[in-house]
Amino acid sequence: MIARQIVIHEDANATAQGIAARLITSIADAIAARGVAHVVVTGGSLGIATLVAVAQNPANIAVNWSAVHFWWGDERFVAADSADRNAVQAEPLFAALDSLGLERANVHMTGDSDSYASAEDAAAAYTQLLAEEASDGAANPVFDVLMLGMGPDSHVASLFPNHTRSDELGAIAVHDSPKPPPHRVSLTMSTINTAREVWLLVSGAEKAPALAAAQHEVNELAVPASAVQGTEATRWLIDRSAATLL
Ligand SMILES: O=C(O)[C@H](O)[C@@H](O)[C@H](O)[C@H](O)COP(=O)(O)O
Repeated sequence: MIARQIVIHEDANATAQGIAARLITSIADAIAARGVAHVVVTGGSLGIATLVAVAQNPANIAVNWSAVHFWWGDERFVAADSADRNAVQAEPLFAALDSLGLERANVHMTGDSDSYASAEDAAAAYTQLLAEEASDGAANPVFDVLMLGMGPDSHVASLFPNHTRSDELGAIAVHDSPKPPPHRVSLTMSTINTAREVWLLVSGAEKAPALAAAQHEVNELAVPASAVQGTEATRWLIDRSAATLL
């Protein structure tokens, strides 16, 4: 039985704080159960606000951060120091967790355009990294929590409606992204759906139609967010303005 949950918070800030509290607890639970936690983080305004809220939450001392692996669900294929990179935007979170024992070797980045000739090369390298950290010959570690933002067009990670997709496990290159920048690296839907828990982070009235469509029926190509499902739970963590059409 897969738990499907919708939690509605008052506004974007309350949503970020609620997700942060939930994430800290989930990471502690994963480490207690398995000695390690694999967490997929996301960019976007709510994704980054959530990471900042984790960094500022006093309860973050309850986590053994040296046992936590961070991954990115998608990344923009741009220069390493570009402000467009999710990893650059998330740096304040990682810096805050350094003093709590975070191992930087466990923060797994997708390649940038300084290091790789193409998004295809960066995606292949990320796919290999996922396999190297997996056990029992799997294609990727079992992610305890995989967080995704959702665009007003219902895209998740860099999987846009009626755009590049793959049934393979791992990461793919995405070009001509409808949202700039155009070149990206993204986990595939098949990989996203290997996670124990997938959390969708959604705020804002402009997301209301896509949010409602995603609850209506599964249509991966037209409404990518509708196809997302964790093996144990799928949680929609949203704010009131995004929930108006539910
Ligand atoms: O790669 C991107 O262009 C963004 O990161 C994007 O995928 C974002 O996650 C969603 O659009 C939700 O973003 P907001 O939380 O800012 O609405």
